Amino acid sequence: MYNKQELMDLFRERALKFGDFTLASGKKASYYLDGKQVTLHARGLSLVSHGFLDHLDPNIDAVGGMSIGADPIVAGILSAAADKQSDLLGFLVRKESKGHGTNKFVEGPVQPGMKVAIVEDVVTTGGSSLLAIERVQEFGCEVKQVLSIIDRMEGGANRFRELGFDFQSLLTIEDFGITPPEAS
Ligand SMILES: O=P(O)(O)OC[C@H]1O[C@H](OP(=O)(O)OP(=O)(O)O)[C@H](O)[C@@H]1O
Ligand SMILES: O=C(O)c1cc(=O)[nH]c(=O)[nH]1
Repeated sequence: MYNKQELMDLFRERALKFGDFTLASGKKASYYLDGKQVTLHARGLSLVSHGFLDHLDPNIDAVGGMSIGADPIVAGILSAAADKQSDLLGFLVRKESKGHGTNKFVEGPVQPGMKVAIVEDVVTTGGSSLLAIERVQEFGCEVKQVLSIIDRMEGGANRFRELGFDFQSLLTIEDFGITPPEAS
């Protein structure tokens, strides 16, 4: 079951690093959350998966997100959903096309017309999830929700909400006593 304090403790112990970092958006930061230290940890993935399932709209047919951050999360949610007799589906969105085989950006049993939720480990500007959303919409799915483990509170949440997506995060950077910069 989901336990916010336990998830926070795991992030603080394993994933939160201080230093000079360049982020996916090109922004500079004095801290970094290495989400995979938690999503590739048995208890961490279980907490995240149950937390996301608690927030998942019951009308959602499939969950997916941008590789590779979303990959373990999608698998964890499906495994937790199976324990509840759910027939939820998953998908992965490639950052780059493979250039061979089916050449698809969206992998998995999801079908055009399905209602989907995008999952993320960390949202900063939201750019990575927005690219995943664009690719899933081009494929023909209806994106209803965006769920993230942590919101760094640097603009992503506002972008999702302005575009009409229901955005929720399990944690924000304020849970770690860090004050976000002015969201751009
Ligand atoms: O909200 P944004 O400004 O887009 O930043 C957050 C993104 O950055 C990280 O991915 P990264 O690009 O490091 O790739 P990875 O998951 O493949 O490691 C993270 O997993 C998010 O996808
Ligand atoms: O913005 C990012 O690229 C980013 C920030 C962060 O704290 N963790 C992460 O995986 N990506």
